[in-house]
Amino acid sequence: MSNIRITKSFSFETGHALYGYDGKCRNVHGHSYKLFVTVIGTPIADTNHVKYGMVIDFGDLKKIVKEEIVDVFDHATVFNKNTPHVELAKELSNRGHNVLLVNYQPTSEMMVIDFAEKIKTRLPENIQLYSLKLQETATSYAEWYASDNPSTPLRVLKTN
Ligand SMILES: Nc1nc2c(c(=O)[nH]1)N=C([C@H](O)[C@H](O)COP(=O)(O)OP(=O)(O)OP(=O)(O)O)CN2
Ligand SMILES: [Zn+2]
Repeated sequence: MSNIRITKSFSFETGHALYGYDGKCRNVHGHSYKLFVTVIGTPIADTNHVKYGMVIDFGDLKKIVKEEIVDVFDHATVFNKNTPHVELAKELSNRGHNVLLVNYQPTSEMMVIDFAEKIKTRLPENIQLYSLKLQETATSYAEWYASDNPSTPLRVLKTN
């Protein structure tokens, strides 16, 4: 059976600020993020299986990404908790705002790394996360590829 990649896209609105950055994005601002999630596997061959012909039900993929990413990040403002922004975050949170503290600078690159780790832990064993594309603006995006990031380093086996 062939390996097939399938992709589902998501969108969410998130605020952030890049602490210490030397441009306008050091200010608190927001983006309409688009996330493209691509997984790879072989379509289920069992004709009696309810998911016959599917790598993974798009609905099941949606549930995972919604729970891990969209529902968490949508209409939240993300701050790096390792910077003085943590004070602003605490103040906003105390005033009832939806604030998310992360342990990284919330650039598209770092967010897509975080998302990959979160999604990977939820996928069934026979399905691999192939790639993620996180689009921050109409002209800017970051991509994560499993092939660029082998998680288990190959062991060199000694033959003698
Ligand atoms: N490598 C990265 N560079 C920048 C990031 C990032 O996540 N990774 N983020 C920002 C800002 O948060 C914001 O996204 C601005 O991005 P930019 O593409 O520069 O936005 P513009 O509106 O200026 O884009 P134009 O389409 O060129 O007008 C900054 N850099
Ligand atoms: Zn930004």
